[in-house]
Amino acid sequence: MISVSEALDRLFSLAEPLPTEDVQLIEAAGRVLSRSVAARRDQPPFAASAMDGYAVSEAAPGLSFTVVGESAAGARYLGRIGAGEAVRIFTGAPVPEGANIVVIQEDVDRDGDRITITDRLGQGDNIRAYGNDFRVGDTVSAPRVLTPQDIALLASMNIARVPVTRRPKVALISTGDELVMPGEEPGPDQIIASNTFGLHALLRQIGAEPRLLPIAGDSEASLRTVFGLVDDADLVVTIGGASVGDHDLVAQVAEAMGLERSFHKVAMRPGKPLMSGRLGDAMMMGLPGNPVSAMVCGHIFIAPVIRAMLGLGAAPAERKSAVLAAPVGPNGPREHYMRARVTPDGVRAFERQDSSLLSILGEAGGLIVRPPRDPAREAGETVEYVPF
Ligand SMILES: Nc1nc2c(c(=O)[nH]1)N[C@H]1C(S)=C(S)[C@@H](COP(=O)(O)OP(=O)(O)OC[C@H]3O[C@@H](n4cnc5c(N)ncnc54)[C@H](O)[C@@H]3O)O[C@H]1N2
Ligand code: MOO
Repeated sequence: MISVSEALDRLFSLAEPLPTEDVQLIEAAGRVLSRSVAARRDQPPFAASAMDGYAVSEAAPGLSFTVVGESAAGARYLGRIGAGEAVRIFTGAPVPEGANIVVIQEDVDRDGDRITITDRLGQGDNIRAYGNDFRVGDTVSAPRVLTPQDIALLASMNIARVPVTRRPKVALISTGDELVMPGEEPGPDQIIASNTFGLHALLRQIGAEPRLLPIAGDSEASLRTVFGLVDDADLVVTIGGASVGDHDLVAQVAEAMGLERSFHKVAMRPGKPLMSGRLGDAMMMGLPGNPVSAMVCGHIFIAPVIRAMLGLGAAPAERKSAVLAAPVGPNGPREHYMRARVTPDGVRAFERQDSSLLSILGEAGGLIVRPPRDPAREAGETVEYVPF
């Protein structure tokens, strides 16, 4: 059995960064920018008023001006203003030549076409300098997951199509004669396939393109048929049949179909029977069937692999530090990912840690990471956890 960090290293060496594709800006949020992009214009493209008011060449309480025209956003005043002249101006409008300051309208008394600055003069010149947001060639750097804020900036830079990393295509295969789909009527010995649905949701959340394949039964023929549907997936994820039971055929069938196995079994809990390797053009990960084991492997292994494929670097799942809100017992030889509540008082491991309990996983805010052979820990001691 290898350690979790050794398993991650081997997974990263199997995960290949994916190519770039161009998408419309409107489709780019949440995608990974694959190349830095440069602004195609200066912003603002003219000195612009930051307020509604009057553009003048000088301002002091008591000074009076004649209003000679108007500058609106989208329709500038074409002339030049001289001493004693003012232009009515609105937020975002070009500041006329000859003007050095915009006096906000609250600081002005107006009478016909005459204005007088009152003694309530606001601070600053209220002018946004030409190009003070960005200039042609200023970049949005890659790689990054594009946020709504990035999208606004790219739009402002006049970038209509955006280079992003192609989404990893992930084929999800549940295995086991006992499984039926949600909504079906299970037989007396059957249960509902939950893991593929949980992993599908996780994969969507982290920017992959998951696809559910039909459930494979516990026979070589059925597994071969479903493996045959994998198509152009970058990653094939099987769930169940990874352990040592008589019906655990996944490794055997995958190897007969050409799997070059990198490892099988990791010193962790839950998730021990994890396997991985290369299957034709795809990477394969065989996850244990226990529902919590599959979801924990999703967070600890699949998510980092997807990030690596997206070009976001090879790094383990993010960890945080917190104090224990309640003591935990000594750990065994495997790295233990304990489902825990995350509270303002610290993290509190659930009493029941059996790897079949999705109800507990649903309540958990993260996984406390216990190193192999970690001794018992008291409340108040600091531990690391992987937040959900
Ligand atoms: N003698 C040993 N037995 C087991 C060992 C071991 O080392 N020696 N390892 C245990 C560990 S650890 C795990 S984890 C499980 C994993 O076994 P498999 O990957 O072979 O999973 P299955 O036997 O197919 O299923 C286990 C459990 O999970 C349910 N399941 C499977 N797929 C799904 C699904 N898509 N959705 C919901 N539930 C699923 C399945 O019905 C079983 O209840 O092996 C231990 N045994
Ligand atoms: O992955 Mo298993 O759940 O270690 O029990």
